[in-house]
Parts: sequence; C-alpha cells; structure tokens
Amino acid sequence: MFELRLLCPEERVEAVGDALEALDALSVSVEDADAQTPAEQALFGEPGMPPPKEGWQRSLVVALFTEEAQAREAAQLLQPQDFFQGCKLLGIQAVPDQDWVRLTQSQFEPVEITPTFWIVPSWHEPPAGARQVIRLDPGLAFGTGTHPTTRMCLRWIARHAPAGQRVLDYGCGSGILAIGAAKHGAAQVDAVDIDEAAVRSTEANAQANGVQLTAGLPERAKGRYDSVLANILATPLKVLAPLLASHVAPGGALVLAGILARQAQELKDAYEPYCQLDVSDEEDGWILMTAKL
Ligand SMILES: C[S@@+](CC[C@H](N)C(=O)[O-])C[C@H]1O[C@@H](n2cnc3c(N)ncnc32)[C@H](O)[C@@H]1O
Repeated sequence: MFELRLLCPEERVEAVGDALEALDALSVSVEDADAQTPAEQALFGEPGMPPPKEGWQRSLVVALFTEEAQAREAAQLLQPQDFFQGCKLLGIQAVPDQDWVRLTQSQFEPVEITPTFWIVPSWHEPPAGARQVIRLDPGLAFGTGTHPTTRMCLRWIARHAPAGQRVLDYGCGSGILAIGAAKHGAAQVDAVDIDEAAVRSTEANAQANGVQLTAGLPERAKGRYDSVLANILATPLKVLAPLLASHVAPGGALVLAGILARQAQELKDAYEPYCQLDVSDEEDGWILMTAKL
C-alpha cells in the first residue's frame, strides 16, 4: 500500500477528499496538520454546544492506494485543478505491511466480571480460574462487556445466580446478558430487541456459547419472569415502565441499566406505581437500579 500525503487549507479539504475518493483511494483520512504543536486546534464544543468551527486551519490529508502508480497519477491529476489552489503535495510513501487483524484483536482483552466469570474473545484462552465464560467478539450489536452498564448487569447476574429461573433480557443487543443468565443456570431465557440485527447477533452468539435461548422482537416476551433485565437508556426505560413491570413475577426482580446517576429520581418516579427502585451498583457515573416486586 502507498499513501499520498497532502496539506490543505480548511476550505479545500472537502473537494480534495471527494476527488481522492473518485480517484479510487481506498481510504482518505483528515487530521489537524498542527496536531501536537502550540497551533493545535480543538474541534469540539462545550457539552451541548456546537463545535467552534467545522475544520482545522491546515489539514493533513492522507489517501491510501494499492499501487504506487495510482498514488502518482492521483497527485498529477489533482495539482492543476482549481480546487487544489493553496494545497501542497507532501509526498508519496510506502506503508509497511501490518497484520491488521492481529492489531485489532490485540485491543480486545478478556473482561473480568468476577474472578470466576469472564467475557473472552474467541482468539483468547480463558484465564485460569474462569468457571463461567462468555465467548464474544466485538461485532455489530452493542454488548461486548466493555461498557459499565453491561458489566453492572452481569455482576448482578453473577451475584444473584438465576439458577432454575425464567429470565427476560429486554434490549438484548449481542445477547450478552441472556447468555450470562443461561451460563448461571437460568432454566428459560428470552431475549428481545427492536433491532433485527441484534436478534440475529443474539442467536449466533447463543449458539457459539452452547446455550439455549429464544430471541426475537419485543412481542416475543410473554408472561412473567423471575428476573427482567433491561439495559437501554433512561428515556425508553421510563416509557417502558408499565410493560417491564408487568413482565416481572410476584417476588421477582427488575434490573435496569443505561441510567446516569443524576437520572435516579426520574426513574424512581416513573416506576413508583409498580415497585420501589433502588440504586444497587454504580460505575463511571452509570447506575444499576433494581427492585423486588
Ligand atoms: C445499550 S444496548 C444493551 C445491549 C445488552 N443488553 C447489554 O447489556 O450490553 C440497548 C439495546 O436495546 C435495544 N432497544 C432500544 N430501545 C428498545 C426498545 N424500546 N425495546 C426493545 N429494545 C430496545 C437496542 O436496539 C440495543 O440493542
């Protein structure tokens, strides 16, 4: 692979990027040409505010090509164009071969939920002492155990070991909570999501983990469950309050995540007609709220 490196003023970046893509660049990346210098510019605003400006004053534009000849031809075609005015060709250089798969994989390590309960990517050996292991690779659906909300739900499952129970994972994503419950002995597990891709991902992950569960769209959730887990977000959790509460069997547990610490009271209020929610775990500003019905 060969990369063509260009320096472009802010107003030229879009046209040059589009032209490079039209010239069959495999990828085009843009970064602040003044990064790591006193002239570096931040392009993010205060929370809730727009960014101070759309682009950097000077951008380093890097286009990747399979062949050196393609990179040279792109440079020759770009230089006489009107929209190239003010831009500068920095050079063409070979990109050393990398094992990209290995590099990506090396960023995903096994995740410890408890000393005996781990989430382990397929390319790793489970750590010694792991008794319940969820095999899961980063994929399209949310839930690979790297987010605090998922970890808190899994910790709850490990602590409350739902052996023999009927469990509902509402908003299953990758199916990680449903699989975790099955690995802890749940007798029947239903996993539902509004996203069809999540349903397919859950089915595939359940099979890869050798566990039985039923995955489907939300209407697949039927009747009452001993434990209902929902890691969504505060707003949908509030809307879903009557529905989720109606799926919990008398004496059963409701476990909600995806809630920021400052949203605790709103959630308590929304569920007050059905149960008393309490904060039972906290990690990185996220809370786990649970109730017995
Ligand atoms: C934050 S992910 C959680 C995934 C996984 N359960 C976990 O704990 O990592 C939330 C999931 O809820 C799904 N979702 C969002 N709103 C929903 C709704 N109203 N009903 C069912 N699923 C919903 C999303 O498609 C997404 O897969």
